[in-house]
Amino acid sequence: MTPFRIGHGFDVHALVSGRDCIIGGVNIPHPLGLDGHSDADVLLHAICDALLGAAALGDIGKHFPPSDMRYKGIDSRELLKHVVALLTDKGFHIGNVDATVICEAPRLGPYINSIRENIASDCQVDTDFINVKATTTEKLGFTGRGEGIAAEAVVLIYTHL
Ligand SMILES: Nc1ccn([C@@H]2O[C@H](COP(=O)(O)O)[C@@H](O)[C@H]2O)c(=O)n1
Ligand SMILES: C[C@@]1(CO)OP(=O)(O)OP(=O)(O)OC[C@H]1O
Repeated sequence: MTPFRIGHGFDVHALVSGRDCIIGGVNIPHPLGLDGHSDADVLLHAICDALLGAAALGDIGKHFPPSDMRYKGIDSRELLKHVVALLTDKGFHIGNVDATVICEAPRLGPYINSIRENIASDCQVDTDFINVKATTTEKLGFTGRGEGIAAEAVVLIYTHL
């Protein structure tokens, strides 16, 4: 049996007024913020889903139901740390994470390294194993119109033979 498993995650949150724009645990200055039951950290949610998928542990809504008031406004770094603990309990280690945030604005370049450091810390791996990219959709679609932000993540996890 192979010791390697991969997982994929995808998430979208709407951009609205009166909310913070928290991406990868960094509160990014922007006139609009991300709407959701939690802090709506679209990138960390995609990474949680990728990790849960790789470990065949379902998805984020199964573990942290949006109907549960314990998760109202929760810092998604707490969700990510919980997911990492679930994987650790099953004997999995995180190999690497590669993620893409899809939005016209805000520009993420200045924040990418802080985001990587947050994810690396929560995943208990070196920052070298965490990559975060940003792309626009050339003003096309809901991301292009600034109505929301999407994120995708791919992870590799492994067990020791
Ligand atoms: N929100 C974003 C989007 C993009 N970037 C950076 O710009 C580069 C070019 O983006 P394209 O969509 O035109 O391919 C991209 O590779 C990122 O480095 C960004 O910082 N923030
Ligand atoms: C993260 C959770 C926590 O209740 O709430 P939301 O902030 O609504 O985020 P979503 O990506 O829709 O995932 C569902 C939930 O698990």
